[in-house]
Amino acid sequence: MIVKHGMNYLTVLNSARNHKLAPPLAVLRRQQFLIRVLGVRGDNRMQGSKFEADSDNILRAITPVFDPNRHKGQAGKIAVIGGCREYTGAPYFAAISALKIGADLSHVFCTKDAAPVIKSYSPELIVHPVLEESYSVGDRDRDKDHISRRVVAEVDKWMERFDCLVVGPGLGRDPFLLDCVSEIIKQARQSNVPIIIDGDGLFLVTNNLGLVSGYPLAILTPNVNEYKRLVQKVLNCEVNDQDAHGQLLSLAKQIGEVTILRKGKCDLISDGEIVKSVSNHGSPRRCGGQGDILSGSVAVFLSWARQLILADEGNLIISPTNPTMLGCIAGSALLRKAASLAFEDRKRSTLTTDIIECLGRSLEDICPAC
Ligand SMILES: NC(=O)C1=CN([C@@H]2O[C@H](COP(=O)(O)OP(=O)(O)OC[C@H]3O[C@@H](n4cnc5c(N)ncnc54)[C@H](OP(=O)(O)O)[C@@H]3O)[C@@H](O)[C@H]2O)[C@@H](O)CC1
Ligand SMILES: Nc1ncnc2c1ncn2[C@@H]1O[C@H](COP(=O)(O)OP(=O)(O)OP(=O)(O)O)[C@@H](O)[C@H]1O
Ligand SMILES: [Mg+2]
Repeated sequence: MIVKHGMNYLTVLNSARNHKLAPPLAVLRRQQFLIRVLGVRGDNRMQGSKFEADSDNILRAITPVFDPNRHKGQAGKIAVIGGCREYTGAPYFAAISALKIGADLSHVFCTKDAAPVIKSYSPELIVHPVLEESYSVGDRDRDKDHISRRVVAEVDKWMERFDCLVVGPGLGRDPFLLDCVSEIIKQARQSNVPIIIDGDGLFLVTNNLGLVSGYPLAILTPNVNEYKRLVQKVLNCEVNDQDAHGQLLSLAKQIGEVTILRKGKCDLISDGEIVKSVSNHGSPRRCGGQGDILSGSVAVFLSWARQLILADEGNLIISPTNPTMLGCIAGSALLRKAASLAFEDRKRSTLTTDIIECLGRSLEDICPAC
């Protein structure tokens, strides 16, 4: 029996039954595999479309060359705001990915409980145990005010040094903690520091859009669920995949000046002016943490793109020209390439840490260090 593209597993099985040719299990498995492979490639309608970003050239254009005159910090200082009792992996994935791509320094601001755990994953990260959750604060409003001011001040004293903040991976949803993070976002805006909002940061921002509205250095990176919540809140309707581009454009416009990276089978990116897609082959594994790699990666590429645009004073021949768009395109393309390499190697056992190990090789393939 010939397996054709468009046939699903049941069609194959039924067809085999009808022909009284029940194939051995191994053959069926092989056919199921072929259908899946064909399905993934066949569905990739964005690839080669006019919306598809020229991601390899963008990666080449914004990745800085090594220069012996540069000092520590010039290739990027990133801070992740996240990590609580439940989640220690997510902030680690984001922060270590930033370093593996080429940032010089990566900080994590997390709760006291999460800090020793995150530190133990890696000596490379600078971990600040400054965030507080309700259970550790008590009920007295005076204490809360005092602690909140202290938390915000602890982060703020570093703020000017950061090239980008990633707010949300593994942050949790504790109300007191989220109030403090709202203040941290306001301080970052005042200092003109770019902010990537991911994970629980999106829960916070969806309920208080004023935090990012009108800030062109804000990037939101929603997954399927987070996007649905944003669309419902902002556009007052359901997600419309028939007009995915139009809806994303409206969403970014309606929130006001932000850039949105909608994650999925194909990543869609819009700053409210244009829409671009990144659909290079990724991995079929959907293990948790890939979005965290993405947020850390986007932080680095956004910092590099911004540096380049500021240094080049408008002479740069690259499209699009918005650094937040460039950061999203580069981050998405690199993560997908690394995921694909990791999957080639590890197949079903591919984990987020395997993908992180492929980030360097993936960038090297496109843009060699020397
Ligand atoms: N190792 C760690 O420390 C990691 C920590 N992480 C941190 O966890 C926090 C919460 O983030 P999140 O992504 O679990 O929250 P959200 O999107 O609300 O999902 C909640 C539930 O919605 C569902 N669901 C999810 N995706 C779906 C889909 N595509 N299509 C349909 N349904 C979907 C699914 O529900 P289920 O299918 O189990 O019923 C899921 O359980 C955040 O801080 C993040 O950074 C992660 O980064 C991973 C690694
Ligand atoms: N169906 C898919 N096929 C191929 N790649 C995908 C698919 N869904 C997501 N991705 C890729 O995985 C990356 C992470 O997206 P995902 O939806 O898993 O984020 P997330 O849920 O926030 O992850 P995390 O577990 O870190 O919170 C995206 O950038 C996207 O490129
Ligand atoms: Mg996520």
